[in-house]
Amino acid sequence: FRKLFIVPSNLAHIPRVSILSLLWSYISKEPESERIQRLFLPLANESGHPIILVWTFGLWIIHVLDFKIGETALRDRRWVRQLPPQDLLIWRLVGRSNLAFTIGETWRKHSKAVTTAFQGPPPIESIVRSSKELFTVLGEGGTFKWNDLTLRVTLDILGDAILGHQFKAVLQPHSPFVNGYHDTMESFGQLIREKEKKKGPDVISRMLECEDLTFDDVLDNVSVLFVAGHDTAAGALSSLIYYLAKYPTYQNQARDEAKKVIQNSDTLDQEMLTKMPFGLACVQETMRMNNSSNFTLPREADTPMMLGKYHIPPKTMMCFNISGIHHLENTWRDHNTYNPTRFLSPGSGDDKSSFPIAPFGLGLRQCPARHFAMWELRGILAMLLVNYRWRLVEGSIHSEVVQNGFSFGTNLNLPRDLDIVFEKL
Ligand code: HEM
Repeated sequence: FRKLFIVPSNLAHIPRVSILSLLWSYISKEPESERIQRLFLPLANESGHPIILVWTFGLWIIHVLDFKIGETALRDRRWVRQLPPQDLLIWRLVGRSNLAFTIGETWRKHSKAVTTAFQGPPPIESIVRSSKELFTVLGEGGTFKWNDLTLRVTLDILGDAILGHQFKAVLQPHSPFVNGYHDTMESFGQLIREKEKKKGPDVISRMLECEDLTFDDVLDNVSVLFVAGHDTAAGALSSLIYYLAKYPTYQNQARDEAKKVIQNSDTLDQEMLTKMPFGLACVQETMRMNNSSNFTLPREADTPMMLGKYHIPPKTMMCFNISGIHHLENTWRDHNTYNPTRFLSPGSGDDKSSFPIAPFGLGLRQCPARHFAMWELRGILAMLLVNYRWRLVEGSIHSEVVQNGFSFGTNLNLPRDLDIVFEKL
């Protein structure tokens, strides 16, 4: 038992977070993002060590808090992604033959198919349709549990864009589909069978055209896209609307920009979105402040490796700490202040940003749906801006800083109990 807490001698040269502090943090259910701010960042900032060792329930994991070192490592094929243990429930949910939970040649096959499938046009039609359904619920305005609504809107957009199927989670939150995952898996299978007969402009139809994938491969990938893409997008949308509720000046600035571009509050297209750099900056700053994913899944190498100035023995777990990197004091001025204008310097904008942010990871296993997710966030924001004004409810638990739920094991930042007051324009 004592062994669980003893640092392996070949890792003892790496600065480490105190085990006692970590134990207390886990026992008191401190959200991951707060643990990073309170325990990881001081070590990285004060001692200037961007590579730190973290005890995680008996496992020693190296967290990289340096953008360049992390980027180089994530592009290096010798660092191989670790798969979750075989007996986890997640295997039953997503199957074993998909992009997220394979490595090597099998992963390359899935990656090619999924990346190609995501190369279609942005899901603007789904965004507009889902936004309008959301507005039916918001009506003339009132107080709404926004973190719940974001789960429903993002599920609808995923369903529409990935499967070409409208779940209507916003309008019918208690439909059988939304309630049970066994039903869900069955529904996926049926929908894909129908898709084989009648293809549409959705991601799955494009995947079905890929000869390398079997029916089961496609089914597993659909499940993984829902698992990987639902909470992450919903968390980002919750945080985005939260920050603009907390900072009305930025909300008004974003609205002025959106109103100049969108003449009719019912319509939206890709070109309009590209004319809203401030809206994009708000999304980027939201992801810097409270990214849905705190860090990447761990990687391991079979051979000795270097991370910055440190020798890393083979079979050591390493992850890229996204939230840590997004808050480093020597990179970000006033790192705890929400300030979208920092992303407005020349050269920033669609894919030209030279800022060291990596909300979707980096390198070989970077999120394949990153453009999809960005259009989704920018699109819903634009639609909301020209139709509603919003603020935090009086006495909100989020009035000082965003409060994420405890998410040990899922590594996600999902604002909890986020009540927002909407007012129709
Ligand atoms: C704001 C929203 C999102 C964020 C912040 C996000 C973040 C990430 C990150 C950080 C990774 C890399 C994990 C690693 O390197 O270990 C990743 C991978 C992945 N994401 Fe996303 N994601 C988002 C939305 C989505 C959506 C909407 C989908 C699907 C429709 C999706 C599907 C995936 C998949 C399948 C992978 C695994 C790729 C692989 O292993 O090769 N994500 N995402």
